[in-house]
Amino acid sequence: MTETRRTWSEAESARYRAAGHWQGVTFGARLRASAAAHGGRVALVDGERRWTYAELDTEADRVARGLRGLGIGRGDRVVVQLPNRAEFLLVWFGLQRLGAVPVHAMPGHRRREIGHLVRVAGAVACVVPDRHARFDHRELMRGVRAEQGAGGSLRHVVVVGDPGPDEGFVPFEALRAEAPAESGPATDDGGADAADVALLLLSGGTTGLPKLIPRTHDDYSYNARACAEVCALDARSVYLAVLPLGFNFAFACPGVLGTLMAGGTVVVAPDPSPQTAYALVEREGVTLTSLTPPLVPHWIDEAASGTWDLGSLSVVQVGGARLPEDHARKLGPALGVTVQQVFGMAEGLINLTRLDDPEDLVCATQGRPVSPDDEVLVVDADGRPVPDGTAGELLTRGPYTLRGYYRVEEHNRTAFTPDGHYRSGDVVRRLPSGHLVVVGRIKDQINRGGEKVAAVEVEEQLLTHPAITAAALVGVPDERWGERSVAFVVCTGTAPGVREVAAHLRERGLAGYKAPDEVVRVPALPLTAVGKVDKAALAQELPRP
Ligand SMILES: O=C(O)c1cccc(O)c1O
Repeated sequence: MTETRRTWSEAESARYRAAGHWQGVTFGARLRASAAAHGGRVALVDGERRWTYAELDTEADRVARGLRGLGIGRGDRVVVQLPNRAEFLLVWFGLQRLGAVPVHAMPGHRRREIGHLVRVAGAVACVVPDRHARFDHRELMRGVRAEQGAGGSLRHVVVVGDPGPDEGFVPFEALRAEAPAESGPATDDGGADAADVALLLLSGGTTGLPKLIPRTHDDYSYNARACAEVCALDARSVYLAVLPLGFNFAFACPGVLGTLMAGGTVVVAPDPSPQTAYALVEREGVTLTSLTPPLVPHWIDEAASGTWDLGSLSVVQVGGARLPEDHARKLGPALGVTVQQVFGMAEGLINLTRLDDPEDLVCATQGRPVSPDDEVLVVDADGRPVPDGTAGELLTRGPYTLRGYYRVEEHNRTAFTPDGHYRSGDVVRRLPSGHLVVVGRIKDQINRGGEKVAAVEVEEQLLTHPAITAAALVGVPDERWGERSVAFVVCTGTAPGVREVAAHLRERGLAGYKAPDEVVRVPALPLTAVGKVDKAALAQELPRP
């Protein structure tokens, strides 16, 4: 199959190379170079296990050989759904060494989401844990495999941990062990080109199931490096990965990749509790971490216990959803750190407040673009730029912002302007300093503490419940989550309660975080003048907090 990928023009590419943004180096080659430059430094820590750069490089070779034994090679897509353990990165770099393409699934994804990713990506393999968070991923993969059938692309399921009896699942450990040490991969990266797609990220999505975001070696390493520069990372930096590694924020803003590119150390936290994190901060001398807003009050409370020495921690990033200004003001003093607000998107553009920004900008804005070549337009409903200070939709293009989603040509025609700006759907105000304040969004998506829920996807599934005849999922302001989701339903007979609805959606294979927080029965859904469901009117019907 030939396919044309929407990408940057030759002139733009030349400009980004000339500016030094794109360096023409693949991730597989970068790891090799890091092993040569600082092989003895610690790259990765997971509990009692640690890997130097040289060991991580060798491990990537081993994993690559095992994966190659399964027939995986350059350009092949592999869905990776792993929790915050070192194996995520061992698999990730093993794939990079082959020029294969990891697809970042989220830990909460279930049969519908994983099945969709496998189909759209044409994935040849999935890598999952045996069990995680009281959920059996082998069971999930049995379902996915059965659904894909013999005609599908899926050929292998690799399980980290116990693969279970007799399913043809490949144990990750055997994959590593069986790889003969002498038959090393001939290349650092399977012959991949830096302009190739290095990984596929997921969009928050508004139009149903997640879309895949192609990120190239050139653009994604610039994403990580530009963020690392703003955060002043160097070889002494120690990054604690608290949020899921599959999330762009924790992976490359600057996160894991930015830290490794600076020669620092990545520590993975198995859970996001402040107790777990603070113990790791003390033990490993963590300097930087990133959080979503719902975690912030817990982290503040635990710091107040006075039992932890957080002296090494210098910067805490908060992003993924709107951070209440009051929490922003308390966080820095409570932990003795510099706070950085992060507003970004897996599609590209990352905004960060700067470490030396005055407190008011740090607490009341969501930062400004990391690259001088990020182009930001704030436009009205007709696509005309609005003056600074006026709210409008954020459009953007630049050296690390996608020019088209993966294999959805129809959608790409409207998701971008003719001159290649991505229509983010976020509504922002720009200040004269260039800092952005996020005021909302025009897209029909609920941001529940950083987990993005596409309303239409949930609505479609609600309608499969026998008692529900019409449904609208609406985001309403919430103290803890920023937004919580409320399902307004029109029913015949008895309306299902919130638990029954959650069970029904789970039954349908939907990730648990997409279940509505509340179910409200209404006689009918109100409509706007043009006949769309009037979600603003529905939100008004709720009692005020
Ligand atoms: O939602 C965000 O703010 C965000 C921040 C950093 C990176 C991302 O991918 C994001 O979606």
